[in-house]
Amino acid sequence: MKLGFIGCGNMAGAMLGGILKEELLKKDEIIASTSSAKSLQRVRECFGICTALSNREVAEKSEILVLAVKPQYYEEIIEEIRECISDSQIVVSIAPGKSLDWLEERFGKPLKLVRCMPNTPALVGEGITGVCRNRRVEDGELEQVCRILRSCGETEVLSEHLMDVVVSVSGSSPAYVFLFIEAMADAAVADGMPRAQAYKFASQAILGSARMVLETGRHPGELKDMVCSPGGTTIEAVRVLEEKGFRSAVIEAMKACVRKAKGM
Ligand SMILES: NC(=O)C1=CN([C@@H]2O[C@H](COP(=O)(O)OP(=O)(O)OC[C@H]3O[C@@H](n4cnc5c(N)ncnc54)[C@H](OP(=O)(O)O)[C@@H]3O)[C@@H](O)[C@H]2O)C=CC1
Ligand SMILES: O=C(O)[C@@H]1CCC=N1
Repeated sequence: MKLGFIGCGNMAGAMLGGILKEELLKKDEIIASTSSAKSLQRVRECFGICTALSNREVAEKSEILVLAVKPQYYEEIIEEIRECISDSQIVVSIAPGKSLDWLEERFGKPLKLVRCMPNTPALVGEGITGVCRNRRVEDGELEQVCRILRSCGETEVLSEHLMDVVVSVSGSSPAYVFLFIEAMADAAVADGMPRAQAYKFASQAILGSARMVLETGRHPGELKDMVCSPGGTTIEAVRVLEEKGFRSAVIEAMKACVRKAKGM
């Protein structure tokens, strides 16, 4: 097996969506385990990949092994699989707050470790993943992992001290954006627009605005100013957003997110 997942829920499923769509790996080169036969059946039906109820089997068979369980299960999963892992494999953590030192200590032996923070837009190939590695991972091996991650979207290799920030600005941030889409759609519905149409308008506005930032390279403030006609409608909305503390709410929320990640 080229790639294994221990745990196959929301995040592993999103990554699999990207990987299989890009046809980077064949279905029979990927294996996953979960906590029950029922959820494994769902994984087989959804993705057609190989499955095993035994985490040890997945750990033994995978060249690259992704630990895709909730952070609170990391300790017990590592304890369960540590004997079956060798230094010829690459173990990939996607959990917030679990440092490379913490992981090395739990495995208790020399191991190639990659720590990354993906996000669920991976499902549609529009994710972004922050990646760092321990000193045992060679450049070519990191590239192997990044090739897989790139099938889910963008990948940025960065220093480990920024990983908690990555949690806040990309791992968790789709949730804030979905909240924003819901809020905008609720307002449009309140003013008479059918709900499905409201989601379409709100989502496309966010997609288009994000592409403008990425593709023009212009400052977001400048792009905002281009929308705000003097004495117009947009500046009225911006005035109310500032009055209600929109910018500060986002900053405080993301600071809380980073604090939580640091404490995990
Ligand atoms: N969701 C997100 O947006 C993001 C999540 N992450 C990180 O990804 C990791 C997974 O999160 P997420 O996918 O959301 O979580 P989910 O709860 O959706 O999935 C967790 C998976 O782990 C399985 N599992 C639980 N216990 C065991 C066990 N003992 N052995 C094998 N499998 C087990 C579950 O099995 P079952 O299906 O049977 O319950 C499930 O398939 C977390 O560390 C999270 O912090 C990182 C970035 C973004
Ligand atoms: O909420 C969480 O803890 C995980 C990490 C980033 C996104 N979801």
